[in-house]
Order: sequence, then C-alpha cells, then structure tokens
Amino acid sequence: MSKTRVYEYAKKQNVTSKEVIDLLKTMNIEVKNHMATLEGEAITKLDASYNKGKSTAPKTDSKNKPETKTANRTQGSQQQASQANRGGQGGSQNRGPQTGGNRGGQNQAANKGRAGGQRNNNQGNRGGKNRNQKSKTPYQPAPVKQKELPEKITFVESLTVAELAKKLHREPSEVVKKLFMLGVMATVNQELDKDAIELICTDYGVEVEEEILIDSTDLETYFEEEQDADAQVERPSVVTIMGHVDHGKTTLLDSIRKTKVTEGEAGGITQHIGAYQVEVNDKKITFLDTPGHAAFTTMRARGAKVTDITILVVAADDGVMPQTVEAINHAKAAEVPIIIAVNKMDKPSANPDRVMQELTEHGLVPEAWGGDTIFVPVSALNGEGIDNLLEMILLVGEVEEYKANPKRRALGTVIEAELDKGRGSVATLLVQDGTLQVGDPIVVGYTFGRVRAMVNDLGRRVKSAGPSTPVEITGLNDVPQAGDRFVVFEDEKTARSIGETRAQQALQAQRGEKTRVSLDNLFEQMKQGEMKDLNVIVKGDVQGSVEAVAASLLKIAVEGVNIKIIHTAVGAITESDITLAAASNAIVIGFNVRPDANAKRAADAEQVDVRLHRIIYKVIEEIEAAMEGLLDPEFEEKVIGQAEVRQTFKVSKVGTIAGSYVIEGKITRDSGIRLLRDGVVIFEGELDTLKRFKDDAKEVAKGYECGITIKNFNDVKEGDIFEAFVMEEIKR
Ligand SMILES: Nc1nc2c(ncn2[C@@H]2O[C@H](COP(=O)(O)OP(=O)(O)OP(=O)(O)O)[C@@H](O)[C@H]2O)c(=O)[nH]1
Repeated sequence: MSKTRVYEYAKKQNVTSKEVIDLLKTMNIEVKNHMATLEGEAITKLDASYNKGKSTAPKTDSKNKPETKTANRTQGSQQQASQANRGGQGGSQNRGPQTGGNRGGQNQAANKGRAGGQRNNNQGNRGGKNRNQKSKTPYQPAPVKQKELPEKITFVESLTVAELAKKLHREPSEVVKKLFMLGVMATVNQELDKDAIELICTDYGVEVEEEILIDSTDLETYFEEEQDADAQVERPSVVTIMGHVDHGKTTLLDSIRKTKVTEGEAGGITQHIGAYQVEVNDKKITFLDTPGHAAFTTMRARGAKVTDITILVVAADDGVMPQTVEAINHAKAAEVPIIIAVNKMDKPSANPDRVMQELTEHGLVPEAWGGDTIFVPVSALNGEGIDNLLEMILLVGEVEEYKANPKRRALGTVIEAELDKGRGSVATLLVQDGTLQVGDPIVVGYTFGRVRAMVNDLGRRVKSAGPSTPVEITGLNDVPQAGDRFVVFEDEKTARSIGETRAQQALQAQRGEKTRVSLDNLFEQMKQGEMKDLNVIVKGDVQGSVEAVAASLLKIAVEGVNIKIIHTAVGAITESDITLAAASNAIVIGFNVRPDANAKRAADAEQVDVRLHRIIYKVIEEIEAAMEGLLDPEFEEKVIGQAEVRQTFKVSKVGTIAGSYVIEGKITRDSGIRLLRDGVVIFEGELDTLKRFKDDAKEVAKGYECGITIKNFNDVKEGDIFEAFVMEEIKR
C-alpha cells in the first residue's frame, strides 16, 4: 500500500497534523512529527476513523465529506482497487468496446501464452487467473502459423507499437487491435509508455522488464552497484590517524611503518606516497599517512568514504585537548569506529587514567569501565604497545567484516596527486574494490587516461593492485584532486567519453554550485523531505556561552526538525570547522567569535552558512524563524471544474476508466477529485490518471473529452459528476 507523510494525510482530511498525530496516539501508533511517514496499516486505521467520524456528522452541502453509506463503500473498494492498480495502468481512452468482447480477446491471448509453455511470470499469472475467472467466452484456437512468442522482452523508456510488435514476433496490426480492445487508440508509429507495454505483454503472457538507464558519467553509481555476495572476500582495513598537535601522530605512523613494513620486504625503500601497508599475523592493514583530520574531512567533504577505522592519538601526559575533541566529532560524523592510542606512556608524567576519564566525557568509555571503546597504551617513541594496537585494528576489522571483490574492475579514491616535471600527472590511488591493472582505461575525477605505470608504497613497480592497496600511478591526462573517485572501464573509448563528459559537467557545475543547507533555504529543503536533521556547529568565546547556546538550540521544538549539534568548541571559527560543516551539511553558529581569514575564504568557497551573534535569544530567534516555514501551512479549497461521466469501462489491470466530458472549468492532473451522484458525494480522493486519448494530460479544459481513473476507487457510473478541486495555501 502507498506511503504518505502525516502532513500530507492531514491535508487530505482537511485537519491539522496535530490532530492526526493525536489520533494516532490513541491508536498506539507513535509518530515523531508531521514529517513522519505513515505505512499502509496506519493509513487504513486513520481512514476508518475519519470515515466513521464523517458518518456521524450531520449531512452538509456537497463540499463536505461523504455520508455513511459511501464511506463504507470507499473502504470496501479500496482493496479491490489497489489490486487492480497494482501492475500500473494502461492508456485509458474511453473508446473501448463492450467489456465482454474485451475479455474474450484477453482470454484468447492468455490461453495462447500458456500453451506456449510455462513462461508466465507473476504478472502473467495474476492476469491469467483473473481472466479465467471472469471470462465466459469459450476458448478460440490461435492462428496456426504464427511465430512463437518470446519468453521475455525488455525495453528502455518506451517503444513504438511497431517496435513492440517486432519484439513480440507479431504483426503491428495485431498489437494495434489488441490495444484497441484494451481501450487504447494507437497508430503503428505511436510511442507506448511503460504501462501500455506492460498491459500488452501481460495480455500475451510475456514477461516484460524495463531497463533503467543509469547515468554512466556519475562515478558514484559504480560504487553503489550491488555486488555478488559470493564474490566478496576479506580486505585489509583502511586506517587514519588523528589527534591533537604534538601528541605523536607522525611518530606513531613512522614507528608502525619501520617495525612492520620492512619485515619480509628486506631492502624495500619506503617511499612516501600518502599511504602504506603493513602485515600483521599474515593480514594486511592500510594506513593513510596524511595525519590529521583535515585530510580526512576534506575527503569526506568531497563525498569519498575512505577510512574504515580511526586511531585517535592522545598523549598520556597532556590529555584531551581541543583538536582531540574535534577529531572525535569528525570521526563520529563519518560514523567510523575509533580506537584510542594513549601515547607517550614512556613518560614519567604519563597519566592514562586521566585520558580515559576525559574521553568518557565525550562518550568514549573504555571496556574496563563498561563501555565499548578500545584503549591501547603505547609509546610511539620506543615501540611499546604497537603490536597490541595493530592487533586491535585487526580485531575491529574482523568484527566489521570489510569486504571487496578482487575480480571486478577497480574503483576507489585519490589520496594525493601532483604534477611531476618528468612523469606528468602522478596520483596515489587507494583501490577500494576490484583490482587495478597496468594498462587499465580509467576515469579519475574529471580526468581520464590509461594506467601507464604503477608503483607501490615500497617504491616497487607492480602490475596489479587489489582491494585496500595504495598505489601511485602515471598516465592520466590531467591532475585530479585528493578525494576524487576513480573507476576503471572496459575500454579506452568509454573512459575517454565519460572523462570528457565529466570535465564538461564540472565546468557547468562551477557555474551553478549545488545548494548547501543555509537558514535561508532550510524550509525548502525540509519541505522537499531532503532533511530531517539540522546539523549545527557552535563556536563561542567561552565554554559557558557555548554550552548555553547549545542547550537553548536543543530546546527549540519545531515539528519535523531535529537540531543535531555535531561539534562545539571555544575559539574562533576555523577552516577545519568549515570543512566539517561542508562534509556534514551543517551550519556554523559563532557566538562572540568570528571566522578567521582562512575560514572565511573556505566558507565562501564551500558555501557554508555562518551566523554570527552576540545575544543568545537572537540565535534562537533566527533559527526558529527559519524553521517557521515548516509549520503546517493552512489550506483553502477551490473548485476548478466539473466533468460528466459519459461512458465507463473496466480494464482488468487498470480498474474502471471513466470516459468523461469536461462541462465546467478544467480538470488538472494534480487536482483533488470528488465524485457526485445525484448531488451526493460518493467519493473524495485523488486522480490517478488523466488522459487525452492515450496520452497523459496535465489538464483538460471545458468542452473536451478525457479518460479519468481515480486512486483506490472504481465504482464510477455513467452520469456521475467529477468535481475537481485544488487546495490553495493561505499565507499567514
Ligand atoms: N616520550 C615520547 N615522546 C613522543 C612519543 N611520541 C611522540 N613523541 C614526541 O612528541 C613530539 C611530537 O610528535 P609528532 O609525532 O610530531 O606529533 P604529531 O601529532 O604528528 O604533531 P603534528 O604533526 O604537529 O600535529 C615529538 O617531539 C616526538 O618525538 C612517545 O611515545 N614518547
């Protein structure tokens, strides 16, 4: 059954969202707010309740709701209608012949289909059953000499009658005839939409599938492709190290590399390519060795999820510092597991308990204290505890089960890239899935090429690189950017054409940047259902004011909006705050602080909304005002036209099509519809299809004929009147 949001439902019933929410409460159905989605069952219950309500209400003019009798009928027919509607609908021109003849044709086809073997899919079966039950026309043998029907046909977007006929191994004239029987007037060269194609195929008992064309230039789609679970094998975890200045990130990365990389790789010269791999207990771990969350979040801001696990380095002699907190919030925002490395344990002043205590305040509770965060005491300087840390990484990797398919064409993300005088464009790529081979045609960000040479983190030339492996490649036309995606294609021609198209798109995109959330467009984005949370970063002059602003923000209660504070800190607004905001689609609130020059530039470039205030209630007022638009708008009904039903006919999959004549005003596709019989409202609901001949129509004006079907309602009779209305918003 269909889904609808609370406010949409409320609008339909002409009541407030709150009323609906309260009613749901009495039914023990909890919904958060007016944006919540209602499932079939809830809708059914609500419908029942509202229709009951109406039955007891005194009968009023035609503007009002149906009376008891009709309310019941509405209910009863809903199932029936949704059944009929399930497979979509065909064209609905009201020139179809008598229903009897119609069914006879279908029956014949259905039998034919079955005679041709067990090729009926679900749809075919369903259709076939229906026809068998209803049909009283005797079976007529099919013409003998016809070619056999195919088992299945596919199409993209639409087909002309001639194309469809060819696919079905039938004469176009036969298909035209059949369409006519089904109430669709079409010529041989006419395009048939999906519904009409399905209608015909179901009738023939031929399976049909629409091939959806994906946008091949959107690299993201290749990352989202569904993968064969059987082909998935374990892959190394990809780890990023973060932490406060001087807490030992670089030392830790060096120490891990020194102790592990050269083992079994004697003579290998480690080379800085932005990432490296180590081997522990016969398993590999990949480290991104651009420490710090700047790189981490920059990548995420560009849409790339690269890191599987974050190591948060906290110096035991210094404890949790501002950038520690920032790193935590970055990792949390990216939903990446965190392992704590309590560093500098060799120092006499080391106080690991204090680190644990302080991190607990940020939701990172050690296992020893009943939490689930792994803490590993280490000394990056003398190597103590490093093995333990690496084992913990393997453990988390095992639990999270990171997998990839080494057999597919490679895809992944750019870690670093630069222009080398001798070698041209040089890029370090992290292969995230598949295996990258020398010679592969590749698209990287907005550039493309062929992998000319590959060098691994030990400076060795390699021919292939599997999942989670970092490699440096040459052979690209241009220099990509860190965080860009790469995808390997089957041939160079495809890679070139996709690369070139993407370069063009990038140019165009620069002109019309995509919209980030700002208080100005907040309402619009929420209305379109694009946002449920408003992410906020709060920076302030002193801890007290930051806390006060955050607390007041959380108290804002506006239906449908959830304020989520993803980061708070004392100090000026920095570039790092802006990158986090951009990556998390957040707004930044500065209380008695300003952005520094870099942050200002970044905010402009990334179009992050930064709001500066000096008085708390102004902050709250501003946010509330932005959300105000989210309150339920009030609506007023306006009747826009009337149509008279001149003829009705039933089509098994579609339901009842009402061939109608517009006698007043106009009927529009998106108008509400009310069915009047002898001046009494029989049904009120939504239009399902509005057609002129076989084409969907946006609106049909006075003096024209049209075919109308109503959602979930089939009991239409000749002489009934459709009243079309729209709800107009009343400005507050
Ligand atoms: N005693 C001791 N000193 C350490 C340890 N780890 C790092 N250090 C020292 O701490 C200082 C900072 O270490 P780095 O590795 O540069 O710290 P970082 O976090 O990379 O610093 P930034 O790159 O500036 O953010 C250096 O002087 C290191 O020698 C440790 O385990 N024990």
